[in-house]
Amino acid sequence: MAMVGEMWSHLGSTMGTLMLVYTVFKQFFPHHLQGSFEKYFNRIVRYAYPYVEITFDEFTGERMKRSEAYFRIKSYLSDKSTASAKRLKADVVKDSQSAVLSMDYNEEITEEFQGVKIWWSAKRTLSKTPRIAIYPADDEKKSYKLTVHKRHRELITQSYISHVMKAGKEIETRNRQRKLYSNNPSQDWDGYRSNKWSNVLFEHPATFDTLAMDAKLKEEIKNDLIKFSKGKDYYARIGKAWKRGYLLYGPPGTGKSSMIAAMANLLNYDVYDLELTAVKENTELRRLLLDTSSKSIIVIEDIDCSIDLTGQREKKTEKDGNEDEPSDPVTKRVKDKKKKNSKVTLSGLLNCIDGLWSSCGGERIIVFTTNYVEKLDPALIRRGRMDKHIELSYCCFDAFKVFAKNYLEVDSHSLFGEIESLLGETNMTPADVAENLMPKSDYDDVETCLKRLVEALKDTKEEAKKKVEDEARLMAEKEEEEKQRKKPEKEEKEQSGKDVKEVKENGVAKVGEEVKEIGVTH
Ligand SMILES: Nc1ncnc2c1ncn2[C@@H]1O[C@H](COP(=O)(O)OP(=O)(O)OP(=O)(O)O)[C@@H](O)[C@H]1O
Ligand SMILES: [Mg+2]
Repeated sequence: MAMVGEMWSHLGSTMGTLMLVYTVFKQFFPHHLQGSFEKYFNRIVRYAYPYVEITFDEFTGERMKRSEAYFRIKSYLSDKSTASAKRLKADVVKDSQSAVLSMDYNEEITEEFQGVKIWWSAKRTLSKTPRIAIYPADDEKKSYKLTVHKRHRELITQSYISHVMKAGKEIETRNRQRKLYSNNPSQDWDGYRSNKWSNVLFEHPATFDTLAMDAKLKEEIKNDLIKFSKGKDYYARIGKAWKRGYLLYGPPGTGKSSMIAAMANLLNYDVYDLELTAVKENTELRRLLLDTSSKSIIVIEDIDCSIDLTGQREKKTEKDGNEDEPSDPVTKRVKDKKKKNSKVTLSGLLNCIDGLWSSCGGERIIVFTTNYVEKLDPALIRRGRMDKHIELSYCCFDAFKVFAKNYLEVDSHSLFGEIESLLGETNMTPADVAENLMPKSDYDDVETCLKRLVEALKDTKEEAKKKVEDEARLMAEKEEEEKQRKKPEKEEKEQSGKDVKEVKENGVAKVGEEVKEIGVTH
């Protein structure tokens, strides 16, 4: 603070003198010359003012994008200001335990870098128009200002700023609170501000260790993700945007959402859960995607029912009678209404995805999930857009072993053999296997849980067998019905065929007879 005082007293005396000169002399100039006087006076001020000021705004590029530099400085200064500033803001609560502090607006702190004094101040310009709102106004601006004596300009621009950026990034990583974002409806957006997304702390406990699936496939996915996260230089070298697309498909309850959480936990990324039905049009989608940060996973769940993405294909199935259309009229109405509200098109989504990768920083993963991969338009899932297609299917023995280890803490048991062969013969989702293995009371031991699973597997097997038999019976009945329906028709046809033949044959005979008769008469 002593240094700040020193600077301000020095500045104060210089500027005070200059302002006095300005006020006194300006009145001696005729009105039409006052403009020129002001211009030259400003030049003198600039010459006399011995400091350089550099401002870092929160938003860049017509306020479309948040400035990374601003947030790095924020982290850097939060570390410094915790020790020296008198007024602090508590921004985020880390692990719900401790507050992350940063310097308050209009507060200044000072530091020394290689023997040079540097002053930092945080500034917020409030909206000029009075308003009552939850979100800050669009014309509110936040910035950090660095002030240093101009003889140190080179040191600052060449070394100090990169030092701040590097240290800020390290602090950011250390204090990073992973978040789960969901998009707000556009009527709640406020200009280009940050309220396009709401967020909560991301605390999903799923990891690749808890994910039950084929061990080889799991290892492959993990390696792929780690390679991607370390691939900055690689992607730059091959001239590709630093992004990767995953398509997760499979029946409900096979672990698609759990895998997304495991991905985020493995890479320490944020998750943006994009609800497409709440996005009205393509431009909105673009703005939403531009407002995501790097080190993030953008998720579009159930892409097949999010929006009319399938275009031609869906129209075709509708004509043919779409089997997946909900039969319940209420559900159908809600689904139709959501689709009608959204004008996001398949090509809009594709352009956004492709544009996103090139127009903003990298390190983004996009994940689509679906229960019906065959319903998706090939353009949406072609390689390059969705780089990896992962099928999550019914529980296999590998997956069961993960559950047994995690839920019951066993690696082997006499029932494992039976379970393995039953799993090979039945389709049970991992969600159902997990549910059966979970102890239901304090008295449930390993044996009880495994036996319950065996029983459930047998039941499922039996149900499946019965279903196949019922279907076969139904089919046979239908065929028989069809046969019966066609039988009279056939008989009728056969009969009428016979009659025609007879008529033809009789007709010829009669004519012959007639001829004969005529012949006889003659
Ligand atoms: N492969 C798995 N590994 C571990 N747990 C699983 C797995 N699959 C399902 N589960 C369990 O079942 C629950 C439902 O799984 P999840 O939500 O991941 O399925 P999903 O494939 O996303 O289903 P949906 O298609 O309905 O969205 C999870 O809470 C998890 O506990
Ligand atoms: Mg899911």
